[in-house]
Amino acid sequence: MTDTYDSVTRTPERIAVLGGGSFGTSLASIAATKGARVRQWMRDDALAREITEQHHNSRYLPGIELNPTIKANTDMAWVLEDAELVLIAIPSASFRAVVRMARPWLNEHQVLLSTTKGIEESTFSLMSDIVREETDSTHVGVLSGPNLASELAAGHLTATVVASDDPFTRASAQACLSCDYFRVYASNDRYGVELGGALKNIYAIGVGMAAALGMGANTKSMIMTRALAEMSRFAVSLGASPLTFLGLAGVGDLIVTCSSELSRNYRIGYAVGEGRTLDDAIETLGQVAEGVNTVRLVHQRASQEGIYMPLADGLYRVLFEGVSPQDMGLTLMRSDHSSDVEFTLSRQDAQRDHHSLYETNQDPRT
Ligand SMILES: NC(=O)c1ccc[n+]([C@@H]2O[C@H](COP(=O)([O-])OP(=O)(O)OC[C@H]3O[C@@H](n4cnc5c(N)ncnc54)[C@H](O)[C@@H]3O)[C@@H](O)[C@H]2O)c1
Ligand SMILES: O=P(O)(O)OC[C@H](O)CO
Repeated sequence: MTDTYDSVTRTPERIAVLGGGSFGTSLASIAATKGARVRQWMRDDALAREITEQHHNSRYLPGIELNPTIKANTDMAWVLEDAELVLIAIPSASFRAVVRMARPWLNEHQVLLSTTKGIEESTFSLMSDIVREETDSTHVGVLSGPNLASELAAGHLTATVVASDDPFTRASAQACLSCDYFRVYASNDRYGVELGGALKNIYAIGVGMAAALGMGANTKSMIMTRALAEMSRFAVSLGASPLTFLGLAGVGDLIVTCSSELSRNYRIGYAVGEGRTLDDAIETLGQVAEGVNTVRLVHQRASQEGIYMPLADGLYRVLFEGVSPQDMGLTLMRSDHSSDVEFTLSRQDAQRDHHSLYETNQDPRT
């Protein structure tokens, strides 16, 4: 990838964020701290006033002090007025509806970035596909990586990936959001980056279940490692690059989501592992856990395409067919071993793969 950070001549100055939840608010605060005019759209007027006047989002980011210049509002036209870059942080179930609502005030020059890690139920579309279908923008991208919203809002050091086939989109997003605690890498594998963000949620549910059953670090490591093989197998068969899964939006996001009790998907899995019903776990969480829907959609798609996904299939059976997590764990461990080969690379293959990995993942700024 030759187009780099330097191809943007200036940082976008007017940013709109659609969504009043934890991630949209975290990103709004970063962009505002970098000096941009930031307007944030949400449905809840009381929350909008709290963000604008008290600089808190007590429902979704309790205890976090937000940048005081963010202006939140329920008026979509006002939020999108003159916006150069629009961050869309709306759960996948409502994503298309909100993009349609925004459409009258969007134009082909704006950069439109999805930050949502899910798949549309009725179409199996990824969010950037929806943006492309519903708008005229030629600058469409996605942002995904190990980015727990509350840690990001607290300024803990992390990184993310902005992926687009359009160099202007990548560079604009890097310029808009890169700061001392948030490093933004560029990729042209939009599909892989977006699928990585959606797929890792499935396995965080599985690791949460294992934790609730008292399993330790060996078990979690096994699930995460096989999950990586499984999710990249699925994504590659749909056209993504396998190398993306060795980066921040693949293994990076998988690790954080499977390791942290801050993850909503992990918490859903933990609750089910403790013996609670899925409905009860979702209601108690009170926030979106995209993995629940994603596991259903991926199970269905993998069956149609004949893609081997034992972990996702097992999780589907636990969440939707009443199989207990304990029984599923045993079933997976007792399944046929004859095809359990990890890697059989020649030395030449390994050298070629290592070379192509580091060429592809090269940070364009170094
Ligand atoms: N929270 C994180 O740590 C995090 C990190 C990276 C990516 N994401 C992704 O970001 C997306 C949004 O997640 P979040 O964490 O901000 O969710 P959240 O549960 O914190 O908030 C969701 C927000 O979306 C709003 N919303 C839902 N339906 C809506 C509709 N029809 N119209 C308008 N607003 C609507 C809710 O009112 C709420 O403000 C998810 O796909 C998630 O996977 C989340
Ligand atoms: O809280 P989760 O499980 O939706 O995960 C949050 C982020 O995707 C972590 O990068």
